[in-house]
Amino acid sequence: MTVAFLETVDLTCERDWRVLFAELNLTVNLGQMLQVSGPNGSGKTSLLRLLSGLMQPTSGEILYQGVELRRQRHTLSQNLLWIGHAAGIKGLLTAEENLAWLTALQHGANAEDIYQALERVGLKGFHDVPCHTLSAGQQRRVGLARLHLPNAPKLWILDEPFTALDKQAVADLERHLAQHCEQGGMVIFTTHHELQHRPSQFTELDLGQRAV
Ligand SMILES: Nc1ncnc2c1ncn2[C@@H]1O[C@H](COP(=O)(O)OP(=O)(O)OP(=O)(O)O)[C@@H](O)[C@H]1O
Repeated sequence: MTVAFLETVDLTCERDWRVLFAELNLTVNLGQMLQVSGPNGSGKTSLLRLLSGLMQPTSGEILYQGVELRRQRHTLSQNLLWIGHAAGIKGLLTAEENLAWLTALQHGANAEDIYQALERVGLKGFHDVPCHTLSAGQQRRVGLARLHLPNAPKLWILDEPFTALDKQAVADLERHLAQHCEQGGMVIFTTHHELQHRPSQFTELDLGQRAV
């Protein structure tokens, strides 16, 4: 029997005495894109934080390559790229410095890789300015440039990655996420917008349909 890369078993999440979802069973395998959708407050961010090991479930289990996630924290931290719904960068650092420290504990990145990644997200010439001087969409792009670095982890968990991006950047990011999956990576993400580019292995989980 093949073991799923990531699996939830009867996963239940309660916050502020309210059950957001109960007994959720899902699997994510190599090459798969999972879109978590649902209305505001339905628990999308909470689910992504659980899958990233940033929160503990109320009950149930998360298995990472067949082993309970809390026993796999180190392996997961090396194989997961998490981007929350804020840009996730330091305003006083430059784009280049942000990418250098964001990757330092994982795969690392050299200066040339960082320039190229920033160029891929349309930030050529902005590598050496403090990020607080960039627009919201540009700051978002700095965080997302991590998705263009070589040796990026296989599993990407992204909370509202399209926020603040213009139309062209949204289309480029959609294609990049789909391509990552087609090359054997995995993407779990939330968005309120309708995707135009999907990989062959695409599934959607609507937490609104599962409201308890
Ligand atoms: N820091 C927190 N402390 C306590 N309860 C929280 C916290 N964050 C969220 N919640 C509760 O969890 C519920 C789900 O929040 P969550 O952010 O997971 O929803 P969401 O589906 O991602 O919403 P949105 O579409 O607005 O981003 C909220 O309605 C709130 O009651």
